[in-house]
Amino acid sequence: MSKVAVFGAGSWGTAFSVILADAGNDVTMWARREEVAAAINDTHENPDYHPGTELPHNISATHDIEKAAYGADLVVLAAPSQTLRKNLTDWAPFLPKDVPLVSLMKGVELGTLERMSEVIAHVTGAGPDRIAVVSGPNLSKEIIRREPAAGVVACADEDVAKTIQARVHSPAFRPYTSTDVVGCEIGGAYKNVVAISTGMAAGMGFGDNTQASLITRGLAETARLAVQLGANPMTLMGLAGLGDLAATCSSPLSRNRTFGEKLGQGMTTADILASSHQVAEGAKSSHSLRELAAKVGVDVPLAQYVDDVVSGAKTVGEILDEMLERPTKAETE
Ligand SMILES: NC(=O)c1ccc[n+]([C@@H]2O[C@H](COP(=O)([O-])OP(=O)(O)OC[C@H]3O[C@@H](n4cnc5c(N)ncnc54)[C@H](O)[C@@H]3O)[C@@H](O)[C@H]2O)c1
Ligand SMILES: O=P(O)(O)OC[C@H](O)CO
Repeated sequence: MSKVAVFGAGSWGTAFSVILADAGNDVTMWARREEVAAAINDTHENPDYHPGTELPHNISATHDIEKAAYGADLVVLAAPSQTLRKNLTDWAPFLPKDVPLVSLMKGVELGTLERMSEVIAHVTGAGPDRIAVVSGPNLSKEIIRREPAAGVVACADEDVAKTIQARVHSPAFRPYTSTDVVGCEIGGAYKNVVAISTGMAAGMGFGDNTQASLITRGLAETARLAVQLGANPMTLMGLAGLGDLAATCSSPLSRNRTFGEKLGQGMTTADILASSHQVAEGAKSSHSLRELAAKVGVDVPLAQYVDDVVSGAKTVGEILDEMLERPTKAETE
């Protein structure tokens, strides 16, 4: 049986390991904390992220990087976007030299403004034919309950995407292939920012019209930036675009939407971060996407407004007034 190494034993690393195990792979997860690895091995449960869910017995875990990577013919990366570079610098010396590296992250790095596949390329030296992205409407709590879902496996090399597709095709998870890595990554990172804005609206007490307007204009903004960066616009109408946007913006399970709700209710970013150890990637990606868009000359008002509230530069009341007072224009502009 083939072995997959999954680096990151958080919400998504664990749920994605279940997909891999159900698809017939032996999975070794690398956990940052030794006690999490021990719990997974001893109790077949990840008590921190998915308490009460029994993991398949072809999943094991270790805190030892070398042991996690040893013998793997597929490597999956599931760390927070803003720590990936540091994590990968530690992991890279132990990774098999010729196997595909699959990114599960949805974010853009602060400072460098690199997408996760770019960070992976720079840290590991892997070429585009070895770097893939899995994205789509995949809330980990639903995935781990084996509720039916679909996703996209994107790689510049279509044959590699097809190979990975076969490895992640489980009874409950239906993967599609794509060669549009840029579109999938921008769609995945941007939907977190839009989910924060939708959550803000809900937190302020606004209903479905407001939220649908934000989702739709958010998708327009996402597509503008993605296309400028070279994406196929149809990718943004697919699972890694509209699909993920719809799931994340409407689900109470989304950490990004929940983060936005708390901002909308008047909490500060510092207070919200102190109350949870899990990532709401959009809080940081609103800034990196805003800067990336400025760099390539694309107008992204929603990302700017979210960033302004997250950073404390403006209140939700102030950005609401500003959004409504913006000059009107054609929908397709
Ligand atoms: N949770 C989901 O439903 C979901 C679905 C699809 C994609 N994603 C994406 O997957 C990526 C990982 O998300 P997640 O939900 O697993 O996050 P998480 O916070 O639940 O887990 C992050 C994991 O990374 C580890 N880690 C390693 N170094 C770290 C560091 N320096 N600081 C903090 N954690 C560190 C943590 O220990 C943990 O195992 C994110 O980019 C997220 O957007 C998440
Ligand atoms: O909980 P969130 O907001 O990080 O969203 C999780 C996934 O990205 C949804 O596909």
